[in-house]
Amino acid sequence: ERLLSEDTGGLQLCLACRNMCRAQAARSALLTSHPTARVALLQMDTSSISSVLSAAQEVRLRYNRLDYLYLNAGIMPNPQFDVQAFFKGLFSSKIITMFATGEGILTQKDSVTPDGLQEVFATNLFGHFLLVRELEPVLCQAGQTSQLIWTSSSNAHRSAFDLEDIQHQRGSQPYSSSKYASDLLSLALNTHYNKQGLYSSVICPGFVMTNLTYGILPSFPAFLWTLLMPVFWLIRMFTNTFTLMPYNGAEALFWLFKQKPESLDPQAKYHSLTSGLGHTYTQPRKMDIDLETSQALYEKLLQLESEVRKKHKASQHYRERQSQWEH
Ligand SMILES: NC(=O)C1=CN([C@@H]2O[C@H](COP(=O)(O)OP(=O)(O)OC[C@H]3O[C@@H](n4cnc5c(N)ncnc54)[C@H](OP(=O)(O)O)[C@@H]3O)[C@@H](O)[C@H]2O)C=CC1
Ligand SMILES: CC(C)CCC[C@@H](C)[C@H]1CC[C@H]2C3=C(CC[C@]12C)[C@@]1(C)CCC(=O)[C@@H](C)[C@@H]1CC3
Repeated sequence: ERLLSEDTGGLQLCLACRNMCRAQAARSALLTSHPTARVALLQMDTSSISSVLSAAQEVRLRYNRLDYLYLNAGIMPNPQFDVQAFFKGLFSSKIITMFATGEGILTQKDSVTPDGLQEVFATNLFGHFLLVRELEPVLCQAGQTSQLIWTSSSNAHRSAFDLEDIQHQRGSQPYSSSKYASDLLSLALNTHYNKQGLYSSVICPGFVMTNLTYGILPSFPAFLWTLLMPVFWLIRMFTNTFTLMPYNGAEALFWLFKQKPESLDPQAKYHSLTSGLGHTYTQPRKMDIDLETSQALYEKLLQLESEVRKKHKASQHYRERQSQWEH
């Protein structure tokens, strides 16, 4: 919506979504406010290897070049809100950090995808990684620059991430782990792809009222969240991370669109922030990441990529043989 509002006519959007009914609804909404906009749709489920591979193939057929790739799909399944820790946090010196990052009050229950990957890792990180690798030919074009823009989070914490357990099979904070991994991966992608004109950045939209946040307190009906808005506006006086509206949360995504990628800091996270008086802006903040760990994660992801590709080829081959046999 924000990109189209600034568009002078050259923009072509492609919305890659898992649910085509929702995708159609999003497209119709965009066309209502921007009737001449060019908005295409593409089916893609980032948690599924075969879906990502076929969507990427379709993109390569449709487009010669991609200038921007927004890697935004994300889940926080079965969130458990620790009420006790929340009230303890309310009366501690960590109260601002707790509201800004959700640190210490949220855990999640993860599951395994049909591909045998942890669902949060597959959806939030690995599917996007595979997509980037598949789209290399349209992202890395001679004489052009392209940008990858990851929606990370201030909930990304080094303490939730373990290089020996990159899928977070053993812990209870898969969301935080996947977001920390995306911060590391973005840095590694810059190391490997900048010379080919591909740049990567991460943003945090702040705390935004969306389906993801409504899911944190499922017993809370939507209108109660609306009733809490005055409380949230009050909290915003103390932490500018309460962007609340999707329009504000998209600020850093939009700001990055207008920047020269060469001028961006690969070790910074770009935060959408809203002041107590409702002014929204973008601010870079140094991430708690290092080159060595980012490189180690990159190598592990390449290894996993080669394993899943082999498995995928084998099951494709098996399905083909089976259908030949049936005929
Ligand atoms: N809301 C917040 O306060 C914050 C959000 N974020 C991040 O922002 C991003 C957007 O989340 P938000 O808008 O808040 O939450 P929503 O749940 O509203 O949106 C998430 C989007 O991701 C899509 N998605 C989820 N899983 C898949 C999948 N397997 N394949 C394809 N698409 C998928 C959803 O599709 P569908 O419509 O089909 O469900 C939906 O469009 C996420 O990465 C989230 O982690 C970061 C910090 C704070
Ligand atoms: C009911 C109470 C009066 C208020 C409850 C507030 C909490 C549910 C929120 C306070 C800070 C929020 C927060 C997130 C979720 C909801 C809160 C814990 C996130 C963890 C959502 C996902 C993210 O990526 C983070 C950046 C958010 C940080 C703040």
